Amino acid sequence: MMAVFTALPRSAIGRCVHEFGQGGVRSIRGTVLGSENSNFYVHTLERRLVATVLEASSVAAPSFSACLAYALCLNGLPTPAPCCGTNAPLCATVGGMILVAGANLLGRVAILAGQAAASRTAGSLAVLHLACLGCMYYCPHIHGEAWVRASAMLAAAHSPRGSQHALEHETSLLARLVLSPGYDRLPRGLCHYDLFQDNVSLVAPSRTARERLSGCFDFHFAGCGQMVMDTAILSEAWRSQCAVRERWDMARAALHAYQTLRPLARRERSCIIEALRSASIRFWTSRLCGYYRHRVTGMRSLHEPRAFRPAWHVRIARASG
Ligand SMILES: Nc1ncnc2c1ncn2[C@@H]1O[C@H](COP(=O)(O)OP(=O)(O)OP(=O)(O)O)[C@@H](O)[C@H]1O
Ligand SMILES: N[C@@H](CCO)C(=O)O
Repeated sequence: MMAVFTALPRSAIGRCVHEFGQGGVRSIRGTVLGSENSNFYVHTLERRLVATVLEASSVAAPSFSACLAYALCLNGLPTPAPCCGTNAPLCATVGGMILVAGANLLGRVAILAGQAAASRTAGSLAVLHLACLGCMYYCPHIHGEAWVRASAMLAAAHSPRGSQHALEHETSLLARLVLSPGYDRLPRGLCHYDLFQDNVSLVAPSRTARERLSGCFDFHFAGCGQMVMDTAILSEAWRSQCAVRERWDMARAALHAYQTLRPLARRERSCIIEALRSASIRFWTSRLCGYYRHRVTGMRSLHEPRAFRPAWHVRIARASG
């Protein structure tokens, strides 16, 4: 099973990796996880890398995310610095698409990880926010309110009759928050906007030792915006993955760990419930879109939309076959 949309020939990936000065390729294998881009484990004579072919058409966002990952790595966040080429720093082009590569992090992705991992990840998010507070560079949040509304319309076009109103209703809650007085005055900064379990890696230094965070990655949705929304995205993503009785503890652990480093401002605390609900809507619409898109492309590694479905019933059509 592979999560690869663009099956590049080994020679093409090898050429890019060579351009990055990483030595000859020993093996290439597509990753199992991933829903937006095509990722490959590339082992060269010198290093173990992950190469990502960015499926997005815009050039600005990929180069922003690569620069951000690079800057964060320099600022002490555990994130793999992208490899640099001589002619095209931080990325290479292959078949008209952009390819970035970085170190293959040790350990495993944090799927089914517990509260300790959620806390460490939330701490890293706080470090990210603090490191980027003074950043003057502006890159819009591509999965913001406008994207959620557009995606909800797309998902509604595919979803079973009767679900459209549900989608419209939920996305209008996000619009209401964004348009509410005071939203613009919430503290802003650079945000990851997708720090869920699949984008974090954990490693145990020895068999008996506790796992620690070996790194965070996937800055492809990163952009500028209200930091409380980013915090809510993290909290909601981790909360949704655990058993119902543990959900509240998971969210509380994540928010507590975040606030140990960056306490939320009064304004942020007063809209946290709306922010959490909006985060849930963001994931729900992105997963619904991914679900319908991947049914067409036949991709088998799908994110489950139902984890973020609102409490009332919206039927999601089962993939045929
Ligand atoms: N630097 C890395 N080290 C180890 N594994 C990685 C690394 N980068 C990516 N991966 C693996 O590839 C998978 C997909 O990567 P990534 O999350 O960047 O893809 P994506 O297509 O943007 O997916 P999504 O939006 O669903 O997170 C990860 O879940 C992880 O298993
Ligand atoms: N990481 C997102 C996919 C892109 O928005 C999700 O889990 O739904």
